[in-house]
Amino acid sequence: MDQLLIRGGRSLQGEVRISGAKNAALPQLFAALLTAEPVRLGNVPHLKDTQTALKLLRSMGVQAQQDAARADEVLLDASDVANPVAPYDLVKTMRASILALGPLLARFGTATVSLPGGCAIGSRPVDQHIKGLQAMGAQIVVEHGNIVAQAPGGRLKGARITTDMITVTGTENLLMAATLAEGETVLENAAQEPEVTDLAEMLVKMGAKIEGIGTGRLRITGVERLHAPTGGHRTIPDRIETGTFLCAVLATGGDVTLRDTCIHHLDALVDKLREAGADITSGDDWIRVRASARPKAVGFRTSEYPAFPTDMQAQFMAVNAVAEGAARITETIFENRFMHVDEMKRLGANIEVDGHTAVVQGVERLSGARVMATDLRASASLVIAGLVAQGETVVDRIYHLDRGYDRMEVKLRALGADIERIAGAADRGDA
Ligand SMILES: CC(=O)N[C@H]1[C@@H](OP(=O)(O)OP(=O)(O)OC[C@H]2O[C@@H](n3ccc(=O)[nH]c3=O)[C@H](O)[C@@H]2O)O[C@H](CO)[C@@H](O)[C@@H]1O
Ligand SMILES: C=C(OP(=O)(O)O)C(=O)O
Repeated sequence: MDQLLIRGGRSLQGEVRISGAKNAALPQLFAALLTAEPVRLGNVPHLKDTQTALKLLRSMGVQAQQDAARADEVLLDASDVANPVAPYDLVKTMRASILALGPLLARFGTATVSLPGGCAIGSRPVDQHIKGLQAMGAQIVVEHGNIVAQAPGGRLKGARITTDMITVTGTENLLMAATLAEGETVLENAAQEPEVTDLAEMLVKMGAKIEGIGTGRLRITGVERLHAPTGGHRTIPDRIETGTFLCAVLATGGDVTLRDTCIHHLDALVDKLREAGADITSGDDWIRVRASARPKAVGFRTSEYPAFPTDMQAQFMAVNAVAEGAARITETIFENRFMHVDEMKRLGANIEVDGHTAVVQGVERLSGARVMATDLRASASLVIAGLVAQGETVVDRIYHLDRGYDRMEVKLRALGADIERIAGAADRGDA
């Protein structure tokens, strides 16, 4: 398993290009299942997760090609899907495989998708996806670990659906399903994350009829068929990769310009970064962050968009770990998203967890150690902590990081960090 070796203590300087958003590209790749016409997607990030999605789509019979010259462009042809099945071996490596369920059922009237299990950040059920599709007439049984779904007569029916909580992939699955259903669907309590909006905009380019995009109520009038997105579609920049680099600069100090990104998707985070002492300026597609002093500790509470994203909680905790003062962090989205705390403590952080709240007392310095990544954003937070720690930090199990960051160590090295990947090193183990 690969590891990252970081020698901390350097500030970050220069420019970095932000990749397309993982959480927007994944539903968009699965949206290609909704049409028999070839779909061209641009700004698709190079990630383990996007490769897994392509592997899954190919296993169903989708022709998926990556442009050799423009590697972030993908062409998907779902005109001949012989096997509408998402098997466990792929679903277990990527929960977002559940996004195949809505499109398959809507277009083919049948789908078998392995039930994702729990994961490091909590139990993460998909009951709302299932309940919503049942409201649209689907007959669903869970057997042998699979969600087996059929639409009677081959077509879903529009329905009014109010999910019990706001769910991002749940909204995306039901939105995709509704585009081809008979009649009108209203999704109440819909997620308003920029990735949901980007998916909706792509679906509109494919001929879907959707009102209320960007709001908590989506009204979809089903159509008989969808076509390729007119003019293609380009995935929005990754706001979480952007936020991760912003936190890294605030923690290490420095002056970095992030290119091909969008500050407007990050208002809640940027307010907190400024409160912590970052000097942030921006233009249409760039953000510049300068930090010269030790950050000030800043408390926050994660919540649905547009509030502070849970996917930035761990990285901002790394900033607080070396900040002046103390801060309270409350995680409201996932039941178990503090797995990075014990690893940060190995680096010398002073953090106490009580239920869904962590109190971080900033320390003047962290000291490098061997730590283990437990999930995607936990990995990113340990990289940030390693960049400020004195001496060497080794982050084990970075396959989690590779799921959602495009060559993070290459991008950090270009900014002056002393960081390298050690291929195939022995694992620290679970003991
Ligand atoms: C691929 C993708 O886009 N992943 C993002 C998506 O995950 P994902 O879509 O899985 O997260 P959800 O928005 O669905 O989860 C929100 C909460 O609802 C619960 N829930 C959700 C669905 C359901 O059927 N039943 C249920 O109980 C979850 O356990 C969680 O506590 O949104 C999360 C919250 O912003 C982000 O952290 C993930 O990065
Ligand atoms: C939790 C995340 O992703 P996923 O839903 O794919 O596990 C994430 O991107 O931080």
